[in-house]
Amino acid sequence: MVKPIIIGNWKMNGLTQEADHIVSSLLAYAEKNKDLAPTVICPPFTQLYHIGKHLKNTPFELGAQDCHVAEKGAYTGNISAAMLNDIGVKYVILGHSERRSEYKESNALINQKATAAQNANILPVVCIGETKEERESGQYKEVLAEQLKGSLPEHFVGLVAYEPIWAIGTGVTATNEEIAEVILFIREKLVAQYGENGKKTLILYGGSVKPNNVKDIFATSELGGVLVGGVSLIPEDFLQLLTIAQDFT
Ligand SMILES: O=C(CO)COP(=O)(O)O
Repeated sequence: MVKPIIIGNWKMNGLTQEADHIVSSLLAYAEKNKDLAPTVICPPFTQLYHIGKHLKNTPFELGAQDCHVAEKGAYTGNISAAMLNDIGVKYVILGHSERRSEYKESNALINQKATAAQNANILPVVCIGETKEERESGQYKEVLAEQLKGSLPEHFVGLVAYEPIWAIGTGVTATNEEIAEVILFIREKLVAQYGENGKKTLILYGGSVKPNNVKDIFATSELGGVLVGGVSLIPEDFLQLLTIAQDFT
């Protein structure tokens, strides 16, 4: 069995001192432990170049938290996928619910960003997820289907992350049954849309993933890994996730 992938989303956290502390903990761990589960660190833009240099020739990959749809040009304050590729970024989180809600990012925009990322040889990690109200009213599958259909390009080469909004940063994790149901639902949709390729796409879960619940989450059928927020900033806890992932061989 393939080891699950662990993607750490630092969100808007990580001044240099904190970033260095986390990275040195990861590197010390990698010195002692071989054959790690695939692990991606997604710091804020300001730390990407710096951390990228430290992660070069280590088992850890570099990820970003957003990119612009254009390759370059008059887009003040933005960062393109080509720029990310230029400094060694391999993954980019797109359509995170925090961006969908704060910047009203639409499925169509996320779709364009995913295409831009793919064109720059970066794997998009496209996030989808329902609100508490949508979950409680039973509409969640329609919402997720619409997000999938709208946010994924016609030729998709990337990962999908299911992050129920009500589970993000709340300490409330979706139950194993809830996760399993949605992961299978996403798999069905991906296979219907992309055929053989849809069978291979990694599907992740995110939302209050912690050392004490990750083992059960990893055991979910068809799950390819986890997208982790808060815990990715706590080296001892984050490294526990890696240790647990290593057992899934
Ligand atoms: O949003 C998340 C990762 O992208 C999840 O955040 P938490 O792990 O802090 O709930």
